[in-house]
Amino acid sequence: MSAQTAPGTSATPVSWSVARSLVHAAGRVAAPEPVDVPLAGADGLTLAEPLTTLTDLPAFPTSSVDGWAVRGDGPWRIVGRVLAGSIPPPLTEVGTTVEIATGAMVPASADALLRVEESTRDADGRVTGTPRRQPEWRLPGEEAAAGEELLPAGIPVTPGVVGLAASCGHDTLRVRPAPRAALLVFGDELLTAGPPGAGRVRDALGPSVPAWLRRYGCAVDPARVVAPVADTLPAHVAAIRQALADVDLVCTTGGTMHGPVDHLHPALAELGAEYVVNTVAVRPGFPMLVARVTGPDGRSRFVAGLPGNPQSAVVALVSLVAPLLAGLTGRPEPEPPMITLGDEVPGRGDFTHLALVRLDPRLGTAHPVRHVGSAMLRGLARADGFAVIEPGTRGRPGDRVPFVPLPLPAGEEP
Ligand SMILES: Nc1nc2c(c(=O)[nH]1)N[C@H]1C(S)=C(S)[C@@H](COP(=O)(O)OP(=O)(O)OC[C@H]3O[C@@H](n4cnc5c(N)ncnc54)[C@H](O)[C@@H]3O)O[C@H]1N2
Ligand code: MOO
Repeated sequence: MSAQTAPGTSATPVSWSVARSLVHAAGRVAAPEPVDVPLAGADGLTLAEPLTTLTDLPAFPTSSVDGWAVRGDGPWRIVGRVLAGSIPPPLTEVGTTVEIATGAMVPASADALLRVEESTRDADGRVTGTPRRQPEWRLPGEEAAAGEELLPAGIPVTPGVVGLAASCGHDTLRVRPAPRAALLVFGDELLTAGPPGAGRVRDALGPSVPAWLRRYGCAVDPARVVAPVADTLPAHVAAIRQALADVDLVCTTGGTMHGPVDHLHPALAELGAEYVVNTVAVRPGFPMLVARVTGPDGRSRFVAGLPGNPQSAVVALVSLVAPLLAGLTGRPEPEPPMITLGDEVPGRGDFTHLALVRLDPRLGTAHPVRHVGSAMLRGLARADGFAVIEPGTRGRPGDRVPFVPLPLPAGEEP
C-alpha cells in the first residue's frame, strides 16, 4: 500500500479500514530494534521473538503430592526422606520407600506415590496403603519439551507470559520497546486551569491524551507534553522538530483543518513530512492524519494529527494511533471484535460512523450513549468504546457490528 499525498496538496479521505492498514504497515517497517529486558520489567511490552522453553517442563519427574515414593509391593520400609530442591538417591531395594514432599524429584526406580492421608504405619513402623492407579507425579516434558515454541512473536507480555517465561528458565525477554510518545497541544484559546468562559475553553486533551497513550503501551515523559504550543507556524515547526528528536510518535491536537491559525499541515510540509494517511472517511474525526518524518539516522518517526474537538481526538487515537503503535511494536493489526447492537445507531452516509456505546454485560449487547457531539466528552467518559457502522449502512437492534474498545483494562470500565 502506498502512502497518501504530500503536504500541501488536497486530500481525499481514505476509508477507515484502509487507513488502519496503511498506518499499521508504516509502523511495522519502522519498528524499533528489539531489546532484552529483565522479566520483572517486561509486562506490557511485546514479544519480539517466539518464547521457547529452555528445558523440559517439568524439568524432572516431580511429585504432585505429599506422601511416600514406593518400590515394589508393600508394606514398605522407610529408607529416607526427599524434599523439594534436591536430587534423591535411587530406591535400590524392592519393598522400600522414602517420604516425599510435593514438588520433590521422584527417586529413580520408584513405582508409585502414595498420598500421606491414604497411608498407615504398621507396628514395625512400615508404610502400608494402596497407591492410586493414576500417576501422582508429572513426567518431564509433560507440559512442553525442551526447545518447544510456547508463544509466538508479536503477542503482548502479560503477567501470565512473564510467569511462563520464568518457569521455563528465562531471566530476560527479547521484546519490542515501549514506543516513546510526545504530545503537543495547539490552541491559543485553551486554558490549562480553572473553568472555561469568555471565549476560552479548558484544555481537555493535554491531561488525557498521555493517559490514553500510556494505556496503549507508550512511554510518555511528562517533559514531552507541551500544552499549549503557541499558534504560530514557527512555534509549531520548532515544537514538532524538537519532539521528533527523541520520540517515535508525536501526537498533536488541533489545527488539523485549514483555518487561519491551523498550522499543522504547513508545519509538516516545512519538516519534509510525508503523509501516510491524510483525512479519513470517518465521523467524527475525519481530519485526522498520520505523517512520517525520516530522521537523520534514516529511521522513520511519526506525527499523528488528532483533531481539536475532544471526542474526535479520541476517535483518531483508536482509529489510527492504536494500529500505528501495534505496527511499531510488531503486533498484528488490531482486529475489532464483533458485538450485537441493542438499539438503533444512525449511519453517516459514505463515511464510517464510530458511535460511542456502552456494553451491557448482562445482555451481551451494545447501547449508544448520549452526549456524543464531537466537542463533548460526557458520553465518552461513560462508554466502553465505539460501534463501527459501515459506510452506507445504519445499525439496527440485533445487528452484529465491529467494536473498537477504548483501552480500559478489565475492571476499570466506567
Ligand atoms: N470549514 C470547516 N470547518 C471545520 C470543519 C469543516 O469540515 N469545514 N470541520 C470541523 C471538524 S469536523 C473538526 S473535528 C474540526 C477540526 O479542527 P482542528 O483539528 O483544526 O481543531 P481546532 O480548530 O484547533 O479546534 C476545534 C475545536 O476543538 C476545540 N479544541 C481544540 N483543542 C482542544 C483541547 N485541547 N481541549 C478542548 N477543546 C479543544 C477548539 O476550541 C475548537 O472548538 O474543525 C471543524 N471545522
Ligand atoms: O470530524 Mo469532526 O472531528 O466531526 O468533529
